[in-house]
Parts: sequence; structure tokens; C-alpha cells
Amino acid sequence: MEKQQEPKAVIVIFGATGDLAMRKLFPSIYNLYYNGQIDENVAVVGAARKPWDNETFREHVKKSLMNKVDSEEEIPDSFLSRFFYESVDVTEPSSYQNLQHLITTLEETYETDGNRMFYLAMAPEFFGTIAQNLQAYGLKDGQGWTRLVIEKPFGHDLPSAQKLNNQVREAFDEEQIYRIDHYLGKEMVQNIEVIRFANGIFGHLWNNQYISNIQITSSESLGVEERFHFYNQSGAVRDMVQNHMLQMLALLAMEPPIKLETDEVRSEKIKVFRAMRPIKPEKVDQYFIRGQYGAGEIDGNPVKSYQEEHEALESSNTETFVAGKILIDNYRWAGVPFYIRTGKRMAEKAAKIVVEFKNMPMNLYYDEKDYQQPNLLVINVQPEEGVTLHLNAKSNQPGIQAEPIKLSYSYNCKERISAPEAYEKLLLDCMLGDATNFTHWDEVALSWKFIDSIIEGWKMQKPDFPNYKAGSKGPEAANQLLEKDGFHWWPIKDI
Ligand SMILES: NC(=O)C1=CN([C@@H]2O[C@H](COP(=O)(O)OP(=O)(O)OC[C@H]3O[C@@H](n4cnc5c(N)ncnc54)[C@H](OP(=O)(O)O)[C@@H]3O)[C@@H](O)[C@H]2O)C=CC1
Ligand SMILES: O=C1O[C@H](COP(=O)(O)O)[C@@H](O)[C@H](O)[C@H]1O
Repeated sequence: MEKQQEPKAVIVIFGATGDLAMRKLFPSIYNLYYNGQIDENVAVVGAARKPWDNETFREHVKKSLMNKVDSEEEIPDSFLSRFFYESVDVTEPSSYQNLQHLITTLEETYETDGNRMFYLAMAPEFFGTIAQNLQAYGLKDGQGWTRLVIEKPFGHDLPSAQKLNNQVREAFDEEQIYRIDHYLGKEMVQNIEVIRFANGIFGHLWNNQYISNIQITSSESLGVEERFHFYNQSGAVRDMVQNHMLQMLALLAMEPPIKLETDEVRSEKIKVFRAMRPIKPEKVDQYFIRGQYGAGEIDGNPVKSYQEEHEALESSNTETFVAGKILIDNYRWAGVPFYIRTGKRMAEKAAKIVVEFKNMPMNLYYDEKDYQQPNLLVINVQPEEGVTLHLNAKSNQPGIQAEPIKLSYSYNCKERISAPEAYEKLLLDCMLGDATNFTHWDEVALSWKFIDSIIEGWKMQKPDFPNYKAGSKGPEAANQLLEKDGFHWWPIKDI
């Protein structure tokens, strides 16, 4: 994979007036600029239908940074002046001709070596059209590299993802396509590989001889907000499990790649997706459970049920919570359940991975009949970023010989500089030609295949929704899923 160390490019953001650009993309570009990771050889073109000019767009970009930067911090003109706006309708050929003209001019001014990044921050129904028009009107054929960043969701199921992929692949090569999964840009998700492959104590124990189960949780306290329309057609399994949760699972389960290179890492992840035991639709209830929140309370404030949030959601059968057990049928993981859990309107906003090690065969310090304290490796993905190792050590309490202790390391406290945001890292990776933390088509296809049969199983029966209270830990069935295997969910707070 060709890599380039000096980020030089014209970045075209389709959907530049939208929510993602405002909340994530502009602040990330600013941080890259502020930290000196991009400089004079980068220009940004915002493209959307609003009839804005450069000045209006620059004001909008400035506004997007206000929540992110110190109130004293002036956004320098040298930063804002590299933002340009082109009013386009992505379905109109003339839009691409105008864009081509602007990009070519900026390439000369900013000496970008003809490199072009097209970021599709638009509704998914436009992904294929834009890719094909970029090719048809010659925007893809610059003098340097051209890369296409595609937001999620990449399809709604395997057939639609396949159709979209065919459209995109008619115009772009796989090497040019950067399918974004922002969890792969998170500091602690990237840390999974380092923890596993740079530490003998974990590397040697990372298998079914020593690990009893692995739990991956991403819980949110927010509801569906303005995205209810999209979310109601998608649900938690498509919105979170098909992508973020399975990507974390793949990083936890994959074999060590022979090198830390894009193709090697991806190929190990793909093997994990191939080894996931398919869930037959008629057996879905044994492996996956779903939930939808009813009214409840979060931080002392009353919260409406999902169905009450908008009239379009009335009597909706869309799940806002999923918990599942995934088995990986290979030599390393046979018999070790990977439990995943994600939901909206839960008590906490947190993402966490807990690796539970098997108990000692004969523990001298804990009576077999009593509750044993297994060793846990906890990877705190967010909001705190860090790792905690749960061990047992001598107790100084009278009558108690051993007690659980924790060794903790928090990244948030490490240095004054905060960890870069996921989007920031991924944008830079794309400019540097590093696709390791983007998903290959085979990963997307295999994960949809796995998810589709779960959804097929769910379609066979009407769910009994709502089945968990907003502000709770999810439906009781999620606890039973683990209890029948002799396990329980580890808490997501204070662990
Ligand atoms: N927002 C988020 O937190 C997340 C979003 N995503 C994904 O990112 C993508 C964008 O999401 P989001 O920003 O929320 O969406 P928004 O609805 O906020 O923005 C959509 C953008 O598309 C533009 N647009 C719509 N139709 C056209 C058209 N025909 N021609 C040109 N521009 C058009 C709109 O601008 P205008 O009206 O001016 O044309 C707007 O800039 C989606 O794929 C979403 O799934 C993924 C993860 C999180
Ligand atoms: O992709 C998505 O992720 C967010 C959760 O991301 P996080 O970084 O805040 O954990 C989720 O809210 C959204 O529904 C989903 O589309």
C-alpha cells in the first residue's frame, strides 16, 4: 500500500452543511491544522445544495469550532481561508463540472500535487450516484491520488450493500475506497492490538485455555434525537452491531497479523468474520435478544419512551437495544462466548471491553462454593480511556486472606493533550494512504451476512416492546443470556 508522509490534498466534503460535517469533520480538520499535521498544502471544498458563498461557509465552519476550542482561541484566518464552498446538487451533471473547475484552481494555488479526497457525508442513497458521477465527469482522474471516503451505513442488508459496492466499484478501485467506521479511529480500540500483541502476559493467555468469555458493551444515554427516521428503519443491530461491535470483536479475536500492514490486518479480521458461527433464523432467540425502551428516568429527568419520541415511531417494532452471544469456530476460540451489548437510553454513556479469565482450578484463597473473583482485563474505550487489570492480593482485613485489587492506567490523565478524536485520526490516515483502520468490502459483506440471518429470525415473531425502562441496563433477557452460560455482565461503571 503506497503511503505518503506529507498530507497534500483538496478535500471535498459532500454534505458540508450537514450535521456530521458540523460536529465531527470541521473540528477534526481544525485539530489536525492546530497540531501541525496538515499545513499549507491542504484546501477544503464544502459541497451541498444551500446557496452559500465562501464567506457564509467559513462562518459556518467557525461556528462549528466554537464548542471545541478554548473561548479565548481565535480561529486563524490562515485556517478559515482554505475553506471554499460550491453549491451543488449531486444528481446534476453541471455540479460536477463546476466542482472540477474549482478543484483544479485550488490544486494550483495550494500545490496539492493533484491529490483529491472525496468525503461522502451524505445520505447513503447518494453514495453510488456520487461515485459514478465523479468518474463520469473526470473528477476522479486528478494528477495525484484520489480517495473516496464513504460514511456508514454501507447498505441496509447484504443485497443492498452488494449493490452499493458494485456501483462504487464500477467507478473506484478497492484501494481507493475508505469505508469509515469511526470506532476504528478510537484510541482504545486501536489499543486492542497493542495490548494483545505487545504484552507476553496477554499474548500467551489470549485463547480458550485461559479466557472464559469476552464482553463488549457500548451503551448510550441519548435517544435517537433528530435521526429517528433513519434509526427507525435501521435499529440497533444495523446501526451499531453490524459495524462497530463486530469490528471490536474482530480486533479482539483475530490472529496476530504477520506485519502491521493494511492487507495483513484486514485479512486476519476477515478470517474472524468467516469463523463466526452463523445463527440460524429459527434459533435466534438462543443467541440474540432485542429491546426497546419505554419511559423512564435518566439523571433524575423523566424520559419518554421510544414510541412517544415522535409520531412516526408510534407502535414501532424497531429495537433500540441488542445483546448477543457470538461463537467463533476456530482453534483459538472454540467454546469461548463473545457477548456484545448495545443500546440507547441506557443509564450510562460508556463503551467497555471486559476479558474474563478462567478461575484457578483450585483456589486456596476462595472457597469453591463462594463467589470467586476472576481476573479481568478491562479496556475502557470511553468516556474514560484506559486499561484496568483485576487481580487478587493479600487482604489486611482480619479473617480475610485475599481480596480483589485493581491496577489501572488512565490515558485521559497521561498528558495534558487529549487523545485525538476518532475522525481526526481517520482523516489523517486517509490523507496518508493508510487504510488499515477502514473496512474492506469482505468485512462488510461477511458482517451483513451474519446480521441478516438474525434479522430474518426476528421478523418471524412480533417483539413484546417496550421491554426496558429508559435509564436502566436494558431488558432482563440480556442478563438471562449470560446466566444460562454461568456468567453475568460486568458493570460498565466503576470497574
Ligand atoms: N450525524 C452523525 O452523527 C452521523 C452521521 N453518519 C452518516 O453521515 C452521513 C451524513 O449524515 P448527517 O450529516 O447526519 O446528515 P444531514 O442530513 O445532517 O446532512 C446531509 C447533507 O447532505 C446535503 N444534501 C442533501 N441532498 C443533497 C443533494 N441532492 N445534493 C447535494 N447535497 C445534498 C445536505 O445539505 P443541503 O440541504 O444544503 O443540500 C446536508 O449537507 C450519513 O450517511 C449518516 O448516516 C454516520 C455516523 C454519525
Ligand atoms: O455510528 C453510530 O455511533 C454512535 C455512537 O458513537 P459513539 O462514538 O458516541 O459511541 C451512535 O449514537 C449512532 O446511533 C450510530 O449511528
